[in-house]
Amino acid sequence: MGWTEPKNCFVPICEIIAVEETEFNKKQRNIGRWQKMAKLHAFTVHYVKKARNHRWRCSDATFWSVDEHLCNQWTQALKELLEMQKSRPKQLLVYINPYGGKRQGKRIYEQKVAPLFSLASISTDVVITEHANHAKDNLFEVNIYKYDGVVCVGGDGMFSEVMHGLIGRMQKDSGIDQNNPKASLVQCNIRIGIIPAGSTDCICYSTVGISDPVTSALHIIVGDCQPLDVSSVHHNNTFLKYSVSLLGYGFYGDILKDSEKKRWMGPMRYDYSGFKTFLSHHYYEGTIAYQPAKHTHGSPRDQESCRTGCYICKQSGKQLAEQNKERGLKHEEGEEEWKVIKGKFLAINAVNMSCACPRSPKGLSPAAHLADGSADLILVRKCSRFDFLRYLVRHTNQDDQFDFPFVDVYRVKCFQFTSKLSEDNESNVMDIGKKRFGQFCRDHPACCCNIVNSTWNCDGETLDSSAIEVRVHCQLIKLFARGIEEDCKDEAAHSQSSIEQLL
Ligand SMILES: CCCCCCCCCCCCC/C=C/[C@@H](O)[C@H](CO)NC(=O)CCCCCCCCCCCCCCC
Ligand SMILES: Nc1ncnc2c1ncn2[C@@H]1O[C@H](COP(=O)(O)OP(=O)(O)OP(=O)(O)O)[C@@H](O)[C@H]1O
Ligand SMILES: [Ca+2]
Repeated sequence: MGWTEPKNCFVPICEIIAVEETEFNKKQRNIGRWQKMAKLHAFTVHYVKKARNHRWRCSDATFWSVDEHLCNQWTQALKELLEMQKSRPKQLLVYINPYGGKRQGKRIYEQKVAPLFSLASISTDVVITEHANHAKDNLFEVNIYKYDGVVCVGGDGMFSEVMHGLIGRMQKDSGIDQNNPKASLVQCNIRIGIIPAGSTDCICYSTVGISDPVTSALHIIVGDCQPLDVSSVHHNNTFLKYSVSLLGYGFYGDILKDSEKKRWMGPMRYDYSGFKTFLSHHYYEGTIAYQPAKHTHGSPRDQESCRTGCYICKQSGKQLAEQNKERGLKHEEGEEEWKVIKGKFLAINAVNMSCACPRSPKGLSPAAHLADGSADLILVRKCSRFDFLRYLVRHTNQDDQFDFPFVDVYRVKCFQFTSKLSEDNESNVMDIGKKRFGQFCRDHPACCCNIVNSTWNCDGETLDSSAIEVRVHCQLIKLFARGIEEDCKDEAAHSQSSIEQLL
């Protein structure tokens, strides 16, 4: 038996995309005397080829022989091995936001993703959304249990819709009241796939290591599974939203509020609003109370990051399984101590994952874990514009962004926030004059004092309430991903030799 390029290649079965009988293309390779002797039979193996920076591509090798029976035996055996890969999806529900990011969602899906799904014999039901919340509402109506996964083509906002639809549907079907902030939520085992076509694509980048539609499609095809922590956000016993990436008050809340008016600018709107918000330099007064995450061994100041097969996340997974087994013995949150911090903050950020994205490849909290049941709470206190700029710049280089006297970071399992304004409101000290003054300050770009509230940015959507109660639910959902893979030695060697060539 012979084969086409590559000459030597090791491919694990789990990274084979498909095997198909092929017509041997004589132009493919000069096969010399074989060609003259007999008719050739061939089959092609399509497989995942790992390129640099966590990018995956579909490659293929064609094997040929004069022996038809031998060819059939190989094809059959490989197909049987693929059938045994039980974690691979067979039927997917796909939602495409045609207006996310640079409005390329539909084209990306049709040209790059659909052909791969069809090669891997995955059948799909595709819905092109017609309005915001279309996907979320639809997930309450369809028979979700017939699908092996739900795929969203769009940005973080589109992912958020699908996640709300799936988690909400699971709780509804299990009779769990989402308005109860202490409720033990039911895990969602229907995996979510993200085909990135948005403006930030932070969830995709932080779970795969790159925002690339083909890479994500291949992770879906091979049936990867990455559990993910989800935070629930409540106000006065009313459910507001779930969050998986950033819950940000102050800087990121203000950027989002301003950027929503500039949607027509596309992804650029964040840079424009970011610059504007940086210049406005508003700080906000409030109180944060949190419970430290004592169950997990990691710290936000760790040098190691969460990677494929992460030990810390695995340990949290085991603890969760034990807790679920012995629900009655679970220690109550109320028994543990609350830490309280009052202050004036430029930004309050709670992240369930690193929040790495192309703008900041290491993210807001580089050592945060995808599935450890905790969030990193980052408090940036009032400081000069120059210091705040130094802090921001460190998100883009190798320096430690937590190594500033005005920045604190804690690993937490729940927290509450109340702004000074709502505290005052509750004690009825706010009068009309103060309200007017608030308006005046907001309209005055040179004034940094703050009588008005900021808004919470919850995974790219604004929340209506500034006073919130947040709780991390360990591994509530699952993605078609495997976390970020360690850089393989070959890649390192490759870049080394490229550098040597340059020198
Ligand atoms: C000097 C350069 C400093 C650059 C600092 C870059 C830090 C970037 C950190 C990005 C963190 C993204 C977190 C992800 C949040 C998502 O759930 C959410 C939904 O997609 N996205 C946003 O809210 C969208 C958030 C978009 C944030 C954009 C921030 C741009 C800041 C620009 C500041 C300019 C200062 C220039 C001073 C001369
Ligand atoms: N057909 C539609 N028309 C208008 N809005 C939609 C439609 N489909 C979905 N949406 C809404 O658009 C919002 C933004 O979409 P998406 O997240 O895909 O892109 P983005 O905002 O550019 O990216 P990112 O969230 O990464 O910043 C989502 O919150 C979603 O609810
Ligand atoms: Ca986490």
